[in-house]
Amino acid sequence: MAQILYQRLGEIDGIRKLVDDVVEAHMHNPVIQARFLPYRDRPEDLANAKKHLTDFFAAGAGGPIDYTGRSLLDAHRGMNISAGEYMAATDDIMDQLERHGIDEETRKDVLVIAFALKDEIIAV
Ligand code: HEM
Repeated sequence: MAQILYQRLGEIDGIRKLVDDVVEAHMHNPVIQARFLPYRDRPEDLANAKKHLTDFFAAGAGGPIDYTGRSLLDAHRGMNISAGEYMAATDDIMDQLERHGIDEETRKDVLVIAFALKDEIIAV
């Protein structure tokens, strides 16, 4: 039987490693690094945001995980994120999926999900 997305992403350990590398990539991405670099000085907030990101992706991918973070709308409200910033963040996600050896069909599945969430993130 085909594996569900959660399994194809390497379950909770694989998703946690992906989130670590995606956040690191955001900190090096000139388009969005200003949003993320301040978290280097707030390790507790960074750990908390990473845990929420991991649980969000794990739950959204069908894993047996409860997401206890804010709604996407509440998390990004007032940040005034542009379409270009959203694209930059999505590029980082796609790059890291490839680097982690995630197959193309799975990468496309994640892209479709990310696209479906854009109205809860851009200019909210
Ligand atoms: C597909 C795109 C995205 C997804 C799925 C996503 C998802 C999330 C999630 C689940 C959280 C955690 C919420 C919480 O801790 O309660 C979060 C936090 C955050 N996101 Fe996003 N996000 C996306 C795009 C972006 C973009 C484009 C930016 C800025 C350029 C951004 C900036 C942030 C920041 C700064 C936080 C931390 C907020 C805080 O705890 O103070 N996100 N995001």
